[in-house]
Amino acid sequence: GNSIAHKRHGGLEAFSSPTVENVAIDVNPPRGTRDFPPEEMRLRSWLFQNFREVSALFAFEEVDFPVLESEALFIRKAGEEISEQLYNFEDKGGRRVALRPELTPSLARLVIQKGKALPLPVKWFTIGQCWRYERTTRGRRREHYQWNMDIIGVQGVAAEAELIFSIVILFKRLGITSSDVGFKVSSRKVLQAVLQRYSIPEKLFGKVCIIIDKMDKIPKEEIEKELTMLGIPMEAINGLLQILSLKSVPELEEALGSDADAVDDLKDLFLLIEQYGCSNWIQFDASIVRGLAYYTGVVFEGFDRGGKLRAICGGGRYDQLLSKLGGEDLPACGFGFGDAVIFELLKERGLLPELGPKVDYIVLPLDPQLQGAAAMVASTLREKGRSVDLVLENKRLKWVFKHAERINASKLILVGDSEWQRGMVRVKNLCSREESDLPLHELE
Ligand SMILES: Nc1ccc(Br)nc1
Repeated sequence: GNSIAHKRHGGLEAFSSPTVENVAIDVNPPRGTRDFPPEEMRLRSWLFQNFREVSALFAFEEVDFPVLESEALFIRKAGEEISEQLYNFEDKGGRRVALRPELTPSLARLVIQKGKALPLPVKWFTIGQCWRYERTTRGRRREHYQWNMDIIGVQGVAAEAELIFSIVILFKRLGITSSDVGFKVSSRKVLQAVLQRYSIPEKLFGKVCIIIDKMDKIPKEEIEKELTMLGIPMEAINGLLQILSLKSVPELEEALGSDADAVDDLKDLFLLIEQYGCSNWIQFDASIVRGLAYYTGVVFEGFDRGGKLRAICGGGRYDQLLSKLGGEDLPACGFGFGDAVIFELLKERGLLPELGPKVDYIVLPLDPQLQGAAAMVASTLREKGRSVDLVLENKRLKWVFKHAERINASKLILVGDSEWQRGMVRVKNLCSREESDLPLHELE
């Protein structure tokens, strides 16, 4: 309510009446969003630093785009959840805009904008906040951060192999092994082959994929009903469902014939993955379709072998997206890796790092007259790249030692009058407790 006063400095201010000037704001973030106070922010920065370092290992360049995009970038009539839950609105200029629900269309837009000047292959990565507006009934999050890596301009599955391998490296850096997680890999060319066999019109491809992707979320009868409503005959539906249950590439070859595109891609990909030494991370699973309409080829997702969590990451080939957005017809593939499931997995595996604050020095003027001198000591150290917490108010030593513990400082520098007169300061090592008087230039 309006009249809650926020407790501070020990005393509770008088409860204010809820008149306009002193209404208390709601201190919680908007529904479905999160704050990142220091402890959570350290964990997030640790994860993002790993994303960045893996991207650098694979020679990807960082890019970024506005969180706000034209709504048109995401309007796709394939019945995707991502489009149905678009966080869109009309701005004060009457423009239809949206908070981006994903990063790939923005990346594609920037590639198109750069046009033929852009040397290929483009290998870009980004880490960005993505949004959805979901009815609060489910009380789920409305924002998350995603790491995306994309390769534009490479036709062959060597690109998908690189992407999958980059995620394997990320997992290894976090302490996650192939007994914790795996990748399910398939190709949408499997679905394409089946639809062609039953002469289903190409334009239904995206819609069929989105319905099939809901396979493990809604009953089979509902899947059949939605496919029937698209005009897919029962014979084709049975053909689809049968092929999705295959669990090996040889079985797929049996079903589609050895000259099928899907079979070639998957054979090439599994051979490369074997040569990377990653076969124990990857398995073929024809039921993997992913929930984005624009995928056209290989699709993959990272899953936890305990079977308790939602997909950790996912991606695939989207060769038609750039041309659909008005750009030239360029092959493309990429993945998204969210910041939610990975932390559930790390917590469950006891792999969350203990990240506390860390400061090199606390500098304390022993007398308010020495505040300037203390600031000079702090600057000298900061110019040497040392982190310094300069005490800004007249604090007793008892507080300073408590504070040093809280911020995990290594050393305490006392700026006292008699020492300062001799150009010295007192340095106290807070671990070994040893003390010594040093001239400024000897501080390191
Ligand atoms: N696309 C999307 C955006 C935001 C969240 Br939370 N989940 C999915």
